[in-house]
Amino acid sequence: MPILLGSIADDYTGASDLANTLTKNGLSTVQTVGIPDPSLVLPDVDAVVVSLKIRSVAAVEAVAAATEAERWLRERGAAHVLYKICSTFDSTDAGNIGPVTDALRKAAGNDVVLVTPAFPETGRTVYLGHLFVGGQPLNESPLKDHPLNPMHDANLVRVMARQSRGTVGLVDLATVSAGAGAVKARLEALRAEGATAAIADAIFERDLETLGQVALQAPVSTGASGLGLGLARALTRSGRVSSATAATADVIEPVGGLCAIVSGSCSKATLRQLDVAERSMPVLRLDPERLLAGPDAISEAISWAGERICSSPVIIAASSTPEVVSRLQSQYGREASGHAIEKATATIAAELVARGVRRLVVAGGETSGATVDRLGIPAFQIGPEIAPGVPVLRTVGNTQGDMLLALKSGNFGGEEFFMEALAIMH
Ligand SMILES: Nc1ncnc2c1ncn2[C@@H]1O[C@H](COP(=O)(O)OP(=O)(O)OP(=O)(O)O)[C@@H](O)[C@H]1O
Ligand SMILES: O=C(O)[C@@H](O)C(=O)CO
Repeated sequence: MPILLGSIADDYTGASDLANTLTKNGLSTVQTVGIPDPSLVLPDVDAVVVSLKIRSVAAVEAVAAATEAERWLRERGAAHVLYKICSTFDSTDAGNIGPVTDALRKAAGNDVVLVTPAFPETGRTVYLGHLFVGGQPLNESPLKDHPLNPMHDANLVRVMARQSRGTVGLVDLATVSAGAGAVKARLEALRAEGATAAIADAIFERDLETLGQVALQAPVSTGASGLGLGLARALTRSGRVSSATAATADVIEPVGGLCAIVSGSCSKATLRQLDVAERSMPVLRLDPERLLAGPDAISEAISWAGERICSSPVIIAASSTPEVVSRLQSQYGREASGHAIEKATATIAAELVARGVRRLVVAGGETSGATVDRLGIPAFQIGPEIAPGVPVLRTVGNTQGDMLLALKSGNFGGEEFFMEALAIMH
């Protein structure tokens, strides 16, 4: 069966967030890790989300990987491809949202690409091209201290223009509120002016329904789960959705084994969730300096977990406050320290799986990417939602046997997230 909607996600937590939104809005969906090996048997689905780890790599690398994924999705029938970016527009002036959007646009016929990171369910709204995170403009939100891509400008027309080769326009809220016809007319006008991409305002889900309806008529769009919601609802309304979504109860059928949480997320929400979880389960706070110094800290973490994990789920966290992160980065460099810590947390997770962990929660997009790659998991089925944007995932084609995972975006989930995840992944 040809797929109706294809998506390329720039990180793995973002991919599961989108897959969750598509599933909730009526599309049967599978999340693959990279382009699947031809030998992998995927279920018949309406939508495929290809997870890549290209948010923080060099732009040329991101463009090459996304272009290959786009080709794979088109060959399987996807008439529309959504480039799934973070709802907080995580990127730098070097990319990768602009360069990847430019490349996908070129591959699909040079139409104006509609772009919006709005995701009202998690408090991300866009007004006059400015992104708000909860009540704060992006540049005043905790994203200003992000370890890899600190966001210092809330004006996305400007942010996107700095990283794109083309001209970026705006579809404002008044136009979106006037409906699909008005949005199409605005895109026509922008095309005539030579624009290559357009940031679209959206505050409410109805705005995203309008944008999804318009985007679906074009080959490519760029956005977060909110745009996914709009596209899924437009497809469902079109009557083209044929397959039934899998019962989420089947997806979370028990897998047994031990249970652990690994965190490399330094986001404000994760730091709070760790503090709250520490009241009810053992938490090992890794010393980032020692992680960078050599393997001793990793072996100590594994034996610490080994002494406790048979009687309780454990948490192992590299997560630190912005002050500690910036001290470490100024000493070792931003990318080098980030990647070294990702490698360490992924090694710890893999060692725990080798010792019998079958239910694993990972906090942080980059951290999740490194961990899932290290475990060699090829794909996921989507289960019930733990918190907005975070579903339970069941592995497909995993050589270690079936596992349940939750990949939590740094800023997602309430204070009790870790306990809520463990309760569902029993
Ligand atoms: N103590 C630390 N000091 C410096 N860097 C750290 C520390 N702990 C973790 N890191 C690095 O910070 C980065 C955190 O990024 P990650 O994407 O995993 O989390 P996040 O930004 O909170 O999540 P998301 O991208 O989903 O919002 C990773 O590269 C991780 O290795
Ligand atoms: O859109 C979001 O905020 C998340 O899915 C994400 O991509 C964070 O890594």
